[in-house]
Amino acid sequence: MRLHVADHPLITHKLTVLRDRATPSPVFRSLVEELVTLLSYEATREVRTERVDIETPVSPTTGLRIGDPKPLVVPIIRAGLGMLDGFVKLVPSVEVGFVGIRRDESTLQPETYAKRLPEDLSNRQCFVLDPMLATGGSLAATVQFLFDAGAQDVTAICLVAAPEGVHHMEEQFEGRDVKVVLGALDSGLNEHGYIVPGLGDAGDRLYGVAE
Ligand SMILES: O=P(O)(O)OC[C@H]1O[C@H](OP(=O)(O)OP(=O)(O)O)[C@H](O)[C@@H]1O
Ligand SMILES: O=c1cc[nH]c(=O)[nH]1
Ligand SMILES: [Mg+2]
Repeated sequence: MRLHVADHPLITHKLTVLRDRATPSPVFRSLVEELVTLLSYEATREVRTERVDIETPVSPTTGLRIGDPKPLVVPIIRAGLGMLDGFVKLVPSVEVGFVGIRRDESTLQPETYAKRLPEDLSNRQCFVLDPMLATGGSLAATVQFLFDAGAQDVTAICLVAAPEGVHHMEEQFEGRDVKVVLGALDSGLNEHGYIVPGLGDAGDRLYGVAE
């Protein structure tokens, strides 16, 4: 597994505003969209391309375009959905799949309550969207679904992660073509499995659930 932690003042600035408990949901939502666009630039660095002949107004030429089969992007519902628009704006030709996972608040185990993915993902590059990588249970379950369906490689885009979640991904996907792109790597988890300092419950903050 390869890890890329962003190191750009724009990303740090936007994350700082995102984390602030005083930031209301409408601003939180637009910052998530801006951050995923910035992170997707890094995350799509190895997206497959193919040659294509075109004519410019000046002359014929050969260029490159995103290759077929098109990549699949999978937001992990609820909070991952807040990242979908930002990604699709950047890569409009992607196919979208969906996975719904909720962490059991007492065991912290992921429970899958929705799954709409293509049956066969062989030769497909996949991108998974989830703002938070805490214990890693939700992301690892989703990435496993994709490899079980034959995915060629998987890149996860997360805004904030804890070392525990990164280690979980490293262990479960040792030797697999998995890349995790992070906005920030925080210091750890509290007793409730929340990332410290983190930003709180991403789904609640995106969708207006009061603290
Ligand atoms: O790494 P983990 O320990 O699995 O925690 C991370 C998950 O927790 C939150 O989801 P939650 O279960 O709160 O559901 P939600 O996205 O609907 O808010 C968050 O959106 C991540 O999906
Ligand atoms: O800090 C955290 C951890 C898990 N899920 C969240 O939404 N936030
Ligand atoms: Mg979630």
